[in-house]
Amino acid sequence: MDGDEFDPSREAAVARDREDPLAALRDRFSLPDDEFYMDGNSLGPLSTDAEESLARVVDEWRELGIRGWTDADPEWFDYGERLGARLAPLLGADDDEVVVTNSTTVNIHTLVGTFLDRLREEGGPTTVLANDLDFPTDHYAIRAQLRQRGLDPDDHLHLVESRDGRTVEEDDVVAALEAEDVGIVFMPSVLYRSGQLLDVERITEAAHEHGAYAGFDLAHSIGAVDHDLSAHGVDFAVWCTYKYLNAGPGSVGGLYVNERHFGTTPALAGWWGNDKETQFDMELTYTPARNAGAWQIGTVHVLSAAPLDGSLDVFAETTIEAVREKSVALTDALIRLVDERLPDCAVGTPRDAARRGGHVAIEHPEAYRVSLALKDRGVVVDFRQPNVVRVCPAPLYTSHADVWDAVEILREIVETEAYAEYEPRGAGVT
Ligand SMILES: Cc1ncc(COP(=O)(O)O)c(C=O)c1O
Ligand SMILES: Nc1c(O)cccc1C(=O)C[C@H](N)C(=O)O
Repeated sequence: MDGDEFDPSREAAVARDREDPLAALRDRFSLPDDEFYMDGNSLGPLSTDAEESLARVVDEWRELGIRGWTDADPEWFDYGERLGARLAPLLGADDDEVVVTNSTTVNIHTLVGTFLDRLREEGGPTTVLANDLDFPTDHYAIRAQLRQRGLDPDDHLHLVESRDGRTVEEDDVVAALEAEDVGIVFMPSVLYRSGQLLDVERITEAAHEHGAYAGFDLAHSIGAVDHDLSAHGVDFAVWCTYKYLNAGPGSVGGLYVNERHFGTTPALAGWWGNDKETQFDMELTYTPARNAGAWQIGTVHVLSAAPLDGSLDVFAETTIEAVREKSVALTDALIRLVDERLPDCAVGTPRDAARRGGHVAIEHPEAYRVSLALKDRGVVVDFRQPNVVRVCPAPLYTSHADVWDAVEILREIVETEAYAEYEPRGAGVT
């Protein structure tokens, strides 16, 4: 955040909204008038486009039955590949390098497994480099894939350690690559708690310089950050579609595989990853598709993919660059307002916009009870251990005035200690 003048007034926020080219897109979302929905980094809201797309598939199911696979509009059979092609521009990828399929966790399983198998074939090091601030499911999947190959996860999963408990230094990733034989670097593009955005290009370049594959979990960046996966030479990536892509709870996951790896046999095989031309020949011989579609496993999740088809119509009205520009402006304003008006809170997210995704980690000793008080006052956020309130001003449906008002509500809670009315966090509470 450079030292340029920032007017912290609400009038200035309203003026920024008048200049917002994305402002009209808010009307596509079902958002209660008395709420500030700032939890899109966990689950994005319903759009009329997503609702209509889901309703269309239900109608096709009713009217076409089995014929929907080939006669629905669009046909269900290649839904995964078609939606992958629609997502490609958000990722800087070629159409056939992207497919929507499985879930984030399953996609980590199959892709880490695939590249562990490749490393074994190549006689490479079967060590995976991750970090100690990762989202748990990533480690559960990587450790399982190592165990299934008879590799002790405690020996083969190495972690770059955070220096501050909030962020990971790319220098430390590079140092780990220099210090040990690594086969796969698997990192989040954006850290789920602090919202730090890692330098995907630099990490990929360093991985390749040391003979390692580079994979990324884009759960917290796709739909909010403009990626350039193919140009940066990323080997593979995974994501969910229920956050900034607003495809709904449990919606279908997605994955990217760089075209130089087409023809590699996926670790988790299934008939939906078979070459589409011969899939219904019902041969017992598995012939993987020669594109990212090969990493599909079972039948495409039509009902959980349909909302994504609609949601991407909203993205089609703008560009990911414009979405990113507004996201940065909103998180920048949020951080400045917290700095200005909330002396008792800390910001755990990097102030440098180039190192920040779409949400901000606001730290307070009573963060859990503060998050409850915020939600009771219509500011929908979430809490993450140990002391973080995550606030996500998602650019498609959040205004600068929303950010200003939400900070004002937070200020009142913190200054009056209104959070004290709430029970402390019990065990197992999300
Ligand atoms: C970085 C990251 N990976 C994966 C997941 C979840 O994986 P799945 O979509 O398989 O539940 C999350 C949370 O939604 C996450 O933050
Ligand atoms: N991904 C989630 C889900 O499927 C259900 C409920 C909550 C969530 C989450 O917010 C987890 C998310 N990855 C996180 O950043 O904490």
